[in-house]
Amino acid sequence: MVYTVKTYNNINKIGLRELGNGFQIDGDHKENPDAYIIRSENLHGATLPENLVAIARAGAGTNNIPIDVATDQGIVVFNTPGANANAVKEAVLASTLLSARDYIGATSWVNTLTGEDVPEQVEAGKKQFAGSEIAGKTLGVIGLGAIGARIANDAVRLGMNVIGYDPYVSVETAWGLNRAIIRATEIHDVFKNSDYITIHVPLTEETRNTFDREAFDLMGKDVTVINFARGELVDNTALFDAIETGVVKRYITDFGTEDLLNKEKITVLPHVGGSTEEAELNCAIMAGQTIRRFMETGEIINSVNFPNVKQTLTTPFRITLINNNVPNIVARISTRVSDAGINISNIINRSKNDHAYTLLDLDESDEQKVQALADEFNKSEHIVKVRIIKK
Ligand SMILES: NC(=O)C1=CN([C@@H]2O[C@H](COP(=O)(O)OP(=O)(O)OC[C@H]3O[C@@H](n4cnc5c(N)ncnc54)[C@H](O)[C@@H]3O)[C@@H](O)[C@H]2O)C=CC1
Ligand SMILES: O=C(O)CCC(=O)C(=O)O
Repeated sequence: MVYTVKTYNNINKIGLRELGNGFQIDGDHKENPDAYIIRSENLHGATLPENLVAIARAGAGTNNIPIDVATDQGIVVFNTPGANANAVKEAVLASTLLSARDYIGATSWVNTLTGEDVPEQVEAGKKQFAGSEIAGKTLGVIGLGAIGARIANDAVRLGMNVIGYDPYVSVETAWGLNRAIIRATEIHDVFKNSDYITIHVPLTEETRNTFDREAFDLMGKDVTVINFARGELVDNTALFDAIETGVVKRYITDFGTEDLLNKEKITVLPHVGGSTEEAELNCAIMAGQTIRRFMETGEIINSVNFPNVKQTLTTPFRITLINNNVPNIVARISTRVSDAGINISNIINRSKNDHAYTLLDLDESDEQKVQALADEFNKSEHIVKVRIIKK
């Protein structure tokens, strides 16, 4: 069995080798593949093809994928948690230092100088670029996931006071946080007490416009706001007023929109936080491994719309179902299998919200019988997607 994958946005080729020989990448089937591996391509409004069963986001943010549409079509969406976190951490630490010291302005100024007395001009003019140090200043970190936790820990090592806010922080991450990090129970505490604020949350309806007029009103003066998460987390109109009134000293973002460009106190980068060789390789490796595992075994790891399901395949065939999460569905599925005269060796059913994923390991080596059962499932109410996996 050869599976087909369509890639978008320059996925690292070495990482894609993780798919192995059982996959055809961007070949003849690319209009109707089994899986996508993508980065920032916007899939909202796009038709998701009939055969598509999986989308792997080689990266963290999945707001470019219509998760609800994919879920309703029985498509499992994955991401690669933490695979590009170190790259973003380094970009944010660099941004913090860039705001503390006007290195960009300073090098631009030096390049305007001419004449044999450049060294003298440098010494005379350098006072305009005296900055401040980050040690002893307070960094607020909103979102203590893979990126935020790394930044918070490193900022402590650089001598900063750190306040972290994340009402949903995972137990694993919480264990790894430096004990010097103050945990804010209200986001307001971050706005009120920070010299630098960096945000690392997914874009959701809850997080959209986290930096709104109310947030800026709570801040002191000369605060640096760093946004390598998503542009829509900041209300730009409120930001411009906060810059005007001296509340925000500098806004550094990875997400450009026309209104942000060519403004003295705004630094815009072209969405390069995760663009390092290492991060692109890590993301492609993890995406490749995830897709391979899902296609070849049906196991789900790191999905954003379905629960994790791990079970070694020991029987000749496995049927995987994506079904609506309705009462009695497991009993109805089991009855259909026994009506087909097939024994279930193992069944797993895990739900998330309105949908569930079911693994049926079948004690049956007759492929035609298994195919007939899958055809029955395909016709059944509440069954959205059916796959047969052969050991
Ligand atoms: N600029 C770039 O190239 C990149 C940008 N990103 C963006 O950064 C975001 C975060 O990435 P990771 O840290 O890897 O994700 P993650 O999933 O490891 O961490 C996100 C954290 O945000 C927390 N969170 C969720 N809602 C929150 C809320 N309302 N208030 C406070 N915390 C909340 C979660 O509990 C979690 O700990 C991604 O969703 C993506 O949008 C990620 C990688 C690269
Ligand atoms: O793929 C990229 O370069 C963007 C990374 C990103 O924004 C993410 O991982 O959420």
